[in-house]
Amino acid sequence: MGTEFDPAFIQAPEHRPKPTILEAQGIPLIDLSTGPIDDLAKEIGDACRKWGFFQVINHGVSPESRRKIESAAREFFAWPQEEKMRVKRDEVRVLGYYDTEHTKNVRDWKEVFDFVVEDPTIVPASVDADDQRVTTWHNQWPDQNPHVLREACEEYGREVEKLSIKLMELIAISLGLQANRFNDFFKDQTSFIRLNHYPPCPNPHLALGVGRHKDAGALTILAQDDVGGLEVKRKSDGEWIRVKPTPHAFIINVGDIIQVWSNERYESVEHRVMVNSERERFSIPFFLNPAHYTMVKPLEEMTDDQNPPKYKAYNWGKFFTTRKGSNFRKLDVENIQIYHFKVSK
Ligand SMILES: O=C(O)CCC(=O)C(=O)O
Ligand SMILES: [Fe+2]
Repeated sequence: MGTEFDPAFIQAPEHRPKPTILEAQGIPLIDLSTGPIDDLAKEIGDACRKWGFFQVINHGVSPESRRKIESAAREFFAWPQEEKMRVKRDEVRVLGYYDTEHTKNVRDWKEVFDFVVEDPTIVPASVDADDQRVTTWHNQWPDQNPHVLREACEEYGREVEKLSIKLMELIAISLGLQANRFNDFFKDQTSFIRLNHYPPCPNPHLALGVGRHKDAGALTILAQDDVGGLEVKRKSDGEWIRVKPTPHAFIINVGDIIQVWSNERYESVEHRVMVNSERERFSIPFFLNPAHYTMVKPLEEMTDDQNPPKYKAYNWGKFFTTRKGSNFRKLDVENIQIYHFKVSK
């Protein structure tokens, strides 16, 4: 990311990290191995309403596959820059390595490697609403020592995907829906996994690893290491609260799509990542996303005369590709957001 501190990383004063860190008391830790299922669903529903975030343990993802992907990620980011640049993303091949992501047009202090769970993944060919053509995204794997990274990523992807479906079933039950209510949306999913590396930062009080944002997809399953840095905006008072790393746990958060599907019974919550000057940090989010042709709108079961739909339908593929194209570089305009589809009162 260069030796000089690029002004592109500097957050506006009101968005800079605070020197005192509030550590989370009360972000629920949920044991997925306990039953009965309705009790578990209730716990998850309460967490979604209150925080939009929770952690899970005994989640069924093997510690071995997590250890493998974490070690492969560490190894990959330690490579010389020119090696990483061989799998660099660009405007056409949008998967792979890059270090230029911007969140709300401020550059993030991180480097990432993105891959899709379904390879290839079908997406719209352009962001133009009238253009019906589709294209495919293919993963880019390094040809140096290819098997280690690729196998670790593919195995982990399969396991986390299973967990994501289990969680969507519990969320469906918690909303009073059939357990399988969401399953069809993910048949041609556009989910992807990101390996994040946050190097030590010389100016941790000016920059962020990821600026404040909400996740655009349905659900996020995050593996964070023991360094810490993820902060969640507490719904009750708007304070930034640090999510304490719990060994082997995953952090789960509701994305914008669940907010829309549930007609705002559950809300997608803002979060961000602080960096520090001493220790590098690694994290691995899995973003569960529906098929590109999904028209995202409040579910009929979630609306009635008292609760009319709060959003107009939008096409997920167009939304997603618009985001993916624009986060890649700095723009002068605001990114696409779900509130653009909000029904006005
Ligand atoms: O690294 C983290 O803890 C979170 C990253 C994140 O929020 C994201 O990539 O959307
Ligand atoms: Fe996020």
